[in-house]
Amino acid sequence: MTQAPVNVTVTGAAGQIGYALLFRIASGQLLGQDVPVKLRLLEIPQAVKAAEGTAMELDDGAFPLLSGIDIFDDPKQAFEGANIALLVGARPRSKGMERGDLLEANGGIFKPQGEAINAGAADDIKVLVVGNPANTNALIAKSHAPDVPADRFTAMTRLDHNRALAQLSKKLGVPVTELKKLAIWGNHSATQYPSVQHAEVGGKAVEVDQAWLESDFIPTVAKRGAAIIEARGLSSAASAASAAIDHVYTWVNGTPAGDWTSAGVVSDGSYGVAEGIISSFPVTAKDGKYEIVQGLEIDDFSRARIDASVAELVEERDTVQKLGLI
Ligand SMILES: NC(=O)C1=CN([C@@H]2O[C@H](COP(=O)(O)OP(=O)(O)OC[C@H]3O[C@@H](n4cnc5c(N)ncnc54)[C@H](O)[C@@H]3O)[C@@H](O)[C@H]2O)C=CC1
Ligand SMILES: O=C([O-])CC(=O)C(=O)O
Repeated sequence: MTQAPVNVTVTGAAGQIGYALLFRIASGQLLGQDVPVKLRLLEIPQAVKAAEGTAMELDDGAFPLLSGIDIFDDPKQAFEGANIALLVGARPRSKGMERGDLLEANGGIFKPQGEAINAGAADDIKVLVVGNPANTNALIAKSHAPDVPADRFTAMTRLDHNRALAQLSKKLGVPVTELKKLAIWGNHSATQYPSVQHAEVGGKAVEVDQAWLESDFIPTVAKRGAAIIEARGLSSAASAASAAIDHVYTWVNGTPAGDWTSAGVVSDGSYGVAEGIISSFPVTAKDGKYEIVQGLEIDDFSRARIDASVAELVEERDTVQKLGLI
């Protein structure tokens, strides 16, 4: 092991996604089997003890690539020197809470975390926001980190992408490895648009009937989070952790030739998506950068779906703007 450890900060470390995620990071699946990692865990004071318990278990894994674990309840310390930041901890929606209340409560988390990233993270910092509402939380964090290039802030829609792959693979009876060029557009919410418009199976265009797309595929993918909560009594955790691993691994190591993935990235106005919001797009990754796939034709059905989800993101942006959070 010659390389210096990569500092990975994980917020919400004592939560259920944290519990699934940390062991996979420690085992080398986030960055690769030759990259040592140092974990910096951030929790709220009441959950620090639980995070210490998870750290004890991480120690007990005797992971060869895990070179240290530090636990903090102060964002400034937790993000000091961070190369990768996984912002998982967020305020869940509680009974009677409106969307605006949730955005406001999360502003209290993602504003100071953005400031802490700005103040102390490493120059090559890459941020993935998982905590919901992920796209707008990422926008809040980014707004408070003016010295960090905007393209370092991303939001997770890889879980939606993986869900779409799984549903299409079942429908067509082919392994997921045969499927290429699926895309998630818009918000990580029920308005998201999982698109098969450019999808390929075994190198040929995917052909599925429109009724199945509209009444089965799209709602199944877009409402999968709620279906998991209904079945499990808890929200998706292992699949969310798995998608976070995929998102960062792809960001660092690139997408394979002839394919793309999906991620929430800062819009540059491509495809008429309001500039500056963090929206999901089909993206490729190369040399440690996610880039929006350019030049795709967008049919009328896709146009309407993309516009609807982007309208929701614009509304969220306007709400946090009014609240003075961005
Ligand atoms: N983008 C996506 O695809 C998905 C996003 N999620 C979201 O991920 C988030 C986490 O989910 P779970 O782990 O299941 O929740 P959880 O409630 O089990 O854990 C959240 C943890 O965050 C901690 N936390 C709260 N405020 C914090 C702060 N200011 N700093 C550091 N830690 C803080 C809590 O103490 C708790 O331990 C939720 O917002 C959930 O909705 C979940 C699944 C998929
Ligand atoms: O739906 C939820 O609350 C959790 C989530 O984001 C998902 O599973 O996609």
